[in-house]
Amino acid sequence: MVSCIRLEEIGFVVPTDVQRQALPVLFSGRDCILHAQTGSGKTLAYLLLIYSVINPQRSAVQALIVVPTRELGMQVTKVARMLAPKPMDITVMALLDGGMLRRHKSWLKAEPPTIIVATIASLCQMLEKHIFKLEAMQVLVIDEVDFMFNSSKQVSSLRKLLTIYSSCNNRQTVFASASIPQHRRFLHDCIQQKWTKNDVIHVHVNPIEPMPSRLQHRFLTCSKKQRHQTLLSLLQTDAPKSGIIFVGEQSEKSKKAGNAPPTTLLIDFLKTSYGGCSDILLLEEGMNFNLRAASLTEVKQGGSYILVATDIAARGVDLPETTHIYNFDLPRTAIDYLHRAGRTGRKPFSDEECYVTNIIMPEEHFVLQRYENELMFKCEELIL
Ligand SMILES: Nc1ncnc2c1ncn2[C@@H]1O[C@H](COP(=O)(O)OP(=O)(O)OP(=O)(O)O)[C@@H](O)[C@H]1O
Repeated sequence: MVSCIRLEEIGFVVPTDVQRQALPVLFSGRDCILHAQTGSGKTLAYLLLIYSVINPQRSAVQALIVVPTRELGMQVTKVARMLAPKPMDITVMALLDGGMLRRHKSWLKAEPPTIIVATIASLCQMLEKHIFKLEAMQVLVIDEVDFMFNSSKQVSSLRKLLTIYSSCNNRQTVFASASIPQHRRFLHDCIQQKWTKNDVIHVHVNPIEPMPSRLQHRFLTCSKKQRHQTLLSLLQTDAPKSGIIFVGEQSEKSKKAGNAPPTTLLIDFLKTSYGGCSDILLLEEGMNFNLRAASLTEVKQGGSYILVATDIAARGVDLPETTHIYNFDLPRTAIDYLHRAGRTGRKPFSDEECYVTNIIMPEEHFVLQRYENELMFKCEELIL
């Protein structure tokens, strides 16, 4: 058990609701499904569990955190390293897609880290080659669990990790997300499939309010042709210090036709027409990993930014200064709406107002209404 975690030193003085409710369950050793709003502090809850069980004297992988994207992995690694009590020898390795796996391989063989934060593909590559084993693993966390189980690319590796590379009887398993659709069914599957032990607990914080209540949702209607101009007028009116503009993925048809991606078109438009003082940056799948990292670093350092992003930035990414979210394209599902909206309102004890604004075409009204019903929020019409 590691004592002297540097909580107060890094600004964590009062526990959030999810931390208050989950920590007694986690510390009792029970498997747990952590189900709480975006920005509610689930990361710290599972990291505190990890630091409470690992033995710094032991040289073995004792905790594994699996995340869906490199960006989320880098963020979790940073918080895990910040929490580590200084004189102790606790190492946290980030084993993420786009990383230097060859270097990690030598490191893993020479001196196994105490905690690994991994994306599933990179992790399985190492496990399949027997580079390291999970026999000393005490805690396994799957973050954004619903996303991982929904992704056809990740699900078979995830199942292997949960049942073949390790057994639920020899570890404490924690699943975390702000959205677990059909959670009763999921709980049943966890037990049936032996992803968790039978006495797994579902910690569901604030079930009647899936999104933070201080988010203000708004919409503007315009034709497809007017969308760039509408967004520009909106930005000029809001003058956000820090905001994220979500843009849909480019369709295969548009790619084949050789068109520029909608993100690029939008960035080019804003750079020439928007006079706000913020940096305008891009984050999307097509970029190489170094450029993606550079964008996020710039965003974090600058404090004043407009980030144009695809859904890659919608899950888990923590940019607490973000006060405005713009859905330039409506997300495909209500769950995607919840996670995009959740990139703002991420200061647990603040009552600063945060805005989620949807630019929709007349025929999309009913889609937005469906999201409103499903996620129980009210979207006000905005007239510029
Ligand atoms: N006890 C606390 N006191 C102050 N700030 C906190 C506390 N716990 C967490 N935070 C901060 O709240 C923010 C959101 O936390 P975190 O990233 O863990 O959210 P989350 O619940 O994982 O959200 P998501 O579902 O979107 O991934 C972070 O900036 C984190 O530093």
